[in-house]
Amino acid sequence: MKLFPNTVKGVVYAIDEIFNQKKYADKVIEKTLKSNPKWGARDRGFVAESVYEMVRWWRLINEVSPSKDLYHLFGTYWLLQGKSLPDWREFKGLEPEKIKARFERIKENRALKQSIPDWMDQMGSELLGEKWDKEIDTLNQQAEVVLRVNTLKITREDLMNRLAAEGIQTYAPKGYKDALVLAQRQNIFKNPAFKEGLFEVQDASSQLVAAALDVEPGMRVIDACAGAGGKSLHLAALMQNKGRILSMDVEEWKLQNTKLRARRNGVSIIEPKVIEGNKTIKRLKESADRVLLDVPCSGLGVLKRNPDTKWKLSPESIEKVQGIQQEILQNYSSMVKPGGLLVYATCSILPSENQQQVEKFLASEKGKDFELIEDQKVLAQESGFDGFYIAKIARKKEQTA
Ligand SMILES: C[S@@+](CC[C@H](N)C(=O)[O-])C[C@H]1O[C@@H](n2cnc3c(N)ncnc32)[C@H](O)[C@@H]1O
Repeated sequence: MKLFPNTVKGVVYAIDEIFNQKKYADKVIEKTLKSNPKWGARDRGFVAESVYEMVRWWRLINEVSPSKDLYHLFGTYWLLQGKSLPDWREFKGLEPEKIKARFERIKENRALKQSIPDWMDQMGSELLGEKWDKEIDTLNQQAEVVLRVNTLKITREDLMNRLAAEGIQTYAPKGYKDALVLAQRQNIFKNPAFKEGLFEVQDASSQLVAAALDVEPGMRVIDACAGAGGKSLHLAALMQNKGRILSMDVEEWKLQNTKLRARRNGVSIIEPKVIEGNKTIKRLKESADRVLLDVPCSGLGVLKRNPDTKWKLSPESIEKVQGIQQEILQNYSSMVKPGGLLVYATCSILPSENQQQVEKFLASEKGKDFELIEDQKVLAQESGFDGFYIAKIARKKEQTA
């Protein structure tokens, strides 16, 4: 593949903003692409992919590069893939053989080879044991693009055929009844079918969450950490747009997004509601047949699509989010009706955010009216998609006094 000065410059500038000016990778990429409207689809693909992959492999690249010069770091990333560099002034001093030799020297050190902080490697190894090695290897691979078919508007088969007619090949993964995977990565948001609300982009593991709620049309459902509404929209489709979904979050701006997406999806049963404090929760005591707690988490299960999480997390931030998770379980579970169902979900693979949180809740005073039905510990290495945790917890019909 040939390198072009203007797009390589785009990558280097973006990397500077992400690491030296501490900006978010997705925002920087969006801005870079917007300010270069003349770039074609291939250029855009090259810039977005190179930036994401450099972020993913940042520690490894820095370890084997001869200097911290951003062009040297890009060149090192390029050479590590076995590609050759053009004879540009910016790449002077980069010797493929030396870079290869440096890589050979560090590759027995898992944290360096997998390009993660030492603490993360230790934590993963302690909590996941022998599964960690393969898990982190899988989480370092690029995510596939997965669609969730909006069954309120189209069947999976019809969407597959419509996309195929436009030259977009997809396959239907087994065990995920609303999912279609793109055979080739591309920016699918520009497709008219997206604008018509025929699908959303949502990882296959994430699609297991709404399915776990066993909803039926007409139910009252609360999605208590709804964010931009990905799971709420799926729930609405599973309920055939009949009943009521209260989509709640502490961040109002995220709920605004839910509203827009609901309109595009042809969903009318979602009611966004900002959580202003414990009062909001107390008023909804025992009001819902189903409550979803898709809680904030470390995001360690979605490193494939958010590689910069590696550099933003710390043991302290994970401990803090674990405190919030238990607080949400303790307080928000009161919204489930006796005989109803609570689903606790994270996009993390750490037992300390998952089954250990559920165990702690069930052993507590507030948890004594609940019992675990089943849980799914979805590892990326086993599913091929994101890492997730989903627990189905029933509220007993008979409440203890
Ligand atoms: C994993 S994200 C939710 C993703 C969303 N369910 C979706 O499918 O797109 C977790 C959400 O919890 C929200 N959150 C954080 N603290 C919260 C709290 N105390 N109560 C409710 N929501 C909270 C965050 O704003 C974030 O949107």
